[in-house]
Amino acid sequence: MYEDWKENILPLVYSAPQSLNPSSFSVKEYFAARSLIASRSFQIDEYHGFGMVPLADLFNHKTGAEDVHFTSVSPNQEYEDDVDSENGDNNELSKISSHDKRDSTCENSYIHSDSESDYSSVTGEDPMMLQMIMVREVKSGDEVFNTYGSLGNAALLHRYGFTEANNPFDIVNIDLELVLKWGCSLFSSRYCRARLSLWRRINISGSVSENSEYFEVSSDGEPELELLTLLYIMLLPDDTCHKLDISICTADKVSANIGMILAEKHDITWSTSSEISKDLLLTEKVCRALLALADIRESCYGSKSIDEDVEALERCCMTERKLYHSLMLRISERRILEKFRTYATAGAQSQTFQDANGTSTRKRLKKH
Ligand SMILES: C[S@@+](CC[C@H](N)C(=O)[O-])C[C@H]1O[C@@H](n2cnc3c(N)ncnc32)[C@H](O)[C@@H]1O
Repeated sequence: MYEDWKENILPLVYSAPQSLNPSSFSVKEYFAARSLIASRSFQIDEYHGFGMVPLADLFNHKTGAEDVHFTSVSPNQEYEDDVDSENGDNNELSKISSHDKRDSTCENSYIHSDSESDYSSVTGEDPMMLQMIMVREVKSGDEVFNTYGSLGNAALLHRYGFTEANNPFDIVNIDLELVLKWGCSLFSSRYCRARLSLWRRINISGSVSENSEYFEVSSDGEPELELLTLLYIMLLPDDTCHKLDISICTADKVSANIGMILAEKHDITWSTSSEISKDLLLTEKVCRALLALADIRESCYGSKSIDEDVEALERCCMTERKLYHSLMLRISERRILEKFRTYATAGAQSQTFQDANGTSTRKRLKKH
């Protein structure tokens, strides 16, 4: 953002210092203006791209419980819908929910567009219209909410400047960098780089955002398969690792290799339609690594405990918006980390139980 300001705003101020007051065009002013626009603009459809739509940005967000719904339609389509209604086939609500599913991945998706009308707007034959539809009864005087999508608190705070209590879409990210920090506390950095590159060669990667690679832990504390696979490979004995390395060089279906190693270890049948299941990767060592990662991630919050954060939130008043929402984000992330620990501890205990009873670790392989 700073680079944008330097490239686009600064030359403007230099070009007309008499008419433009430099203090109104400082980096701070630019950030504030940009935040306001970013939190009120969105991807309209393929044709219109990103933009602001008067009135469509009127409503506040509520997760999974919108009262008002926007959908972009062409006049022709609306006519067809009217005809349907006249024929007694008034399925407006079901039509809306199908739009919901399609657009759940949109950023800033207040508006849910119809693909046919996208096409007609591209051809210029049929200008689009925006429908604002009440999908719930709202009592007079109550606030009317829209939903901006299935967003966790970090995304809500980053894009819109607020958070929600008990948000079911919350996640915690664990950066690849933290995983490597854990790895380097046990092994040499050369070893870690070699294992990381092996992991990449089986066609796996984390999610990427603004040049950093990370893994998500879901709101119920479950880590992504990609993270478990990386830890598993980091902790493989050298001879198994060498075997995996060779099989990657020779096999056709790259993703099958880690599955083959797992199948051999757990004495299960592996077929090309099998999927790697998380519980196969949850060895005791991997579970211990997850617990160590939880500690490293937790240390990012500084010396204050989660209880202290909860007390601070209780004391904080809503007018201290920045403090309130940052505490809410910290607490919701740390609660997920607690569940992440429970997940790892349960995994480790189940391994110890199996080892103590000498039971086979034969486990499920998911089919496609
Ligand atoms: C599209 S606008 C919604 C209308 C908004 N109230 C306004 O003043 O323009 C998005 C902004 O509204 C605020 N907002 C929306 N939903 C909210 C919520 N549930 N809690 C707190 N603030 C919210 C945030 O500041 C967000 O950046």
